[in-house]
Amino acid sequence: MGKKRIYELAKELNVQSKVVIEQAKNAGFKIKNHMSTIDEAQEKTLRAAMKGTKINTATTKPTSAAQTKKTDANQATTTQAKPATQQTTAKSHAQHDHHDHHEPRQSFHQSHHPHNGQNPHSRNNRPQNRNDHYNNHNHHHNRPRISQSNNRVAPNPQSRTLNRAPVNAAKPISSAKATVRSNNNRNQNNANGNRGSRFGGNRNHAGNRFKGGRFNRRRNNRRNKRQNRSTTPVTTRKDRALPKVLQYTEGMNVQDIAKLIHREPAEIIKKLFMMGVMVNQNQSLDKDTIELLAVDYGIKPEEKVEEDISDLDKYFEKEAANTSYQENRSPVVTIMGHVDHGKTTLLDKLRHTSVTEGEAGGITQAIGAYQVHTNNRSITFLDTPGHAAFTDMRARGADVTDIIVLVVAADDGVMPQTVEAINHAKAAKAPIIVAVNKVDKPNANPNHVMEQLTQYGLIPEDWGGDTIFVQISAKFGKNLDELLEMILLEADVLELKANPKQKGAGTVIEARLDKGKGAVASLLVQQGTLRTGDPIVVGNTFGRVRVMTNDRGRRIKAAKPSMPVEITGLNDVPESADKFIVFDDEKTARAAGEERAQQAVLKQRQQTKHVTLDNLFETMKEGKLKEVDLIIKADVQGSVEALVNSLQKINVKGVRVNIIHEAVGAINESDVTLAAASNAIIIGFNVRPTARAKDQADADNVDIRLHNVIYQAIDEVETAMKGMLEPTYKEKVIGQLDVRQTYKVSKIGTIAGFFVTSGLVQRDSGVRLIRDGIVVYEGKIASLKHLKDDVKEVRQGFEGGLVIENYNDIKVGDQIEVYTMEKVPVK
Ligand SMILES: Nc1nc2c(ncn2[C@@H]2O[C@H](COP(=O)(O)OP(=O)(O)OP(=O)(O)O)[C@@H](O)[C@H]2O)c(=O)[nH]1
Repeated sequence: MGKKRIYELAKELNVQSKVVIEQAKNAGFKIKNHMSTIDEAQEKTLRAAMKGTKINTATTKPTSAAQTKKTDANQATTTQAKPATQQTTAKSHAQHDHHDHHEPRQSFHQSHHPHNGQNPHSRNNRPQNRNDHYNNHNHHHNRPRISQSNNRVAPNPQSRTLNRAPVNAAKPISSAKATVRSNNNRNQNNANGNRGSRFGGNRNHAGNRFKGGRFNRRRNNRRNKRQNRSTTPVTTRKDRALPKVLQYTEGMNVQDIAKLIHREPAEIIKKLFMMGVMVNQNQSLDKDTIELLAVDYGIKPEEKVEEDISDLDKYFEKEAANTSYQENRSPVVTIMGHVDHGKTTLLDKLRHTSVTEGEAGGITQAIGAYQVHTNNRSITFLDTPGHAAFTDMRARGADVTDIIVLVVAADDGVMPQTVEAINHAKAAKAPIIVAVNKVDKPNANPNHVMEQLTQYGLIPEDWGGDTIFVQISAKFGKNLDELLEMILLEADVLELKANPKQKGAGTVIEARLDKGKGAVASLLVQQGTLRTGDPIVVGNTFGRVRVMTNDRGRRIKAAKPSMPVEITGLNDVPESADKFIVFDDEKTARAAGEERAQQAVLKQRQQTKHVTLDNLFETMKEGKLKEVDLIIKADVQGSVEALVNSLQKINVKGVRVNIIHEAVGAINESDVTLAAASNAIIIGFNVRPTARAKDQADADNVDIRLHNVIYQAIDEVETAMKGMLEPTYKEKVIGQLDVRQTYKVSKIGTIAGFFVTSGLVQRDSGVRLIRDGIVVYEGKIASLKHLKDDVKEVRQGFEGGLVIENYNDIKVGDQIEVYTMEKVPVK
């Protein structure tokens, strides 16, 4: 015998852990809780001590009850009508045999009175029997399950008359419930609130007895009704075998666990109770308790770490990293090459050669990828040739290609896009197989192609390199078998593997909206097996795989890694390169999908560059805008109408003003929200935005233009539409200078000695040199001095010297106009 935990000993002794703890403490052992361990000697001591208390069960039970009462005093409900002692009795007889309800309530209470423990009351016989039964029951507490279910089948009329409780007020369980119930009345209410729980009903039944029976009959009836309803399904739960592993998350409650291990919540509560943990079925349990419970059931506890269900990438990586079981999978191939070198011809030819005659009809099915079967193996070809699609996919994080077939026409040689393709392949670290095409042509020069490619590091094996070259004629189907063989060879080298036994995961190749079928997505399965009916999240969409077809247009039930399939059943159209993951249940899939969609909207909202009058022309030029959406707010209805009419008359080719909302009043948050959602500009006439609307407009990048002259408002929109919106910076003349002297200094140039006739001149001002009323030069100040010092500004009435940047032709008598560029404030 090794070290034992308190709860284990308690279990063996058929007493509560608390009782053992109490004894242990009395014996002076250092014991914290039911998890504390005791050595053999301590165990012996405790056993002996406990034996003493158990010699006469009938009499000792109340003792332990009394102890329990002591320790549980604060837990015991005080709201019950019966004296505390009686409650304690009920508690102590938690595991009491339920046959009690055969007895009249009166005698029950009497019999359970904790008459001082040592001097049994004359009516002790019954309790004693009960306790015996109780002990017996607990001793084999797994066994009586059979008798419970029997009891359920054979109704006990007495119990029915008593409380109208269904007979499945199965005995040991109901007693256990009673214990917990009477220990914690609040919990009881919780449990009762629990939908159709047989447990709740039973508990109530038992608890009621202890509380005096007449207690709230109406509620009982209601509960009993529920109880009856739930009888059948609950019965089946018990018949199921315990699982080997309990995947739990901290905070699960008894109900959750009950479902997972196919046991009654009552049974679990009882077990927990035996360990000294008193909970109702809705209270969340900590990690230790759950693990303890699992171990007690002989189930291996395994904590399921909660993951961000919407983070598909993380999930995807995890699945990819799961290499516990692996099978070979087919290679996924992309064909690349220069324009007209024969990519499409090759793809078509491969596809047709692979399709047997009977399947010819299915060829029309284009799902973005297809499989070629050769020598009992298959190769998946992505149907979109060219590096643009390939790079797009990669840019979006979808590295689906294992091998690249580079098509180079033997009559044309290496061309710009050939080089691009090589670079893309290298960037993706995907091996290249060169297909030298069109070798049937009279002017074909495959050797030249091979020579050219050596410059890019693609050296044929014959020449000491490691690149596979196959000379083919896509058009005439020459050497295509060899090409396929080489692809498989390369695949072998790559040791492409995946685990078909896990949940399906992969990438969207294409997606579209079909009038009849709704959202249709072509998926490439990369991990696991995708099955019809699977709850799935695809990009920002979710659903269930309703119909799944393969590249031949055939309906299939399951798709393994590297298989391209087309599915329906999604709530929306995902985007190509989106990832998909199969979820355990539809509810989680929906939650994840919705969460992702919401995140996407938020992200998009952050990124959307709203139209402002400043970028209107640009946006229009990009062809993104055919209408300028406006929201008009004005002080009076007359202004609203005047503005709307005038704005609608603006005639700019190719664009039209679209007033999406017009109203009298201040610009409010709802206007801003509308503008943000529809990419509109808000025009305010004699009105201002509310503070919150202004904040929101700033946050959402919504352009608000305020005016108090109608034609200015119209002008502004029109100018903007014509792409001639005035710069937001406006020149402001701030000073006038007279040039009174000039000095020529080598290296510096001409210094103008000036006098400020009005305003001022600043170091960073713009200057305009005016001679005889004509602007002869406009530029910047290179240096500004007052006396001998560099200064920032010289004000009216003072003299100074300045040098104009890159300009020396300054003459006495010239005037200098000083200006700054000021941001035009939004009126
Ligand atoms: N003689 C000969 N002609 C071929 C061969 N392969 C392709 N062609 C022809 O070359 C032309 C271009 O072929 P495509 O398959 O359209 O070339 P591609 O690379 O897909 O071209 P893009 O889609 O424009 O990038 C077509 O007229 C084909 O019939 C071949 O092996 N031999």
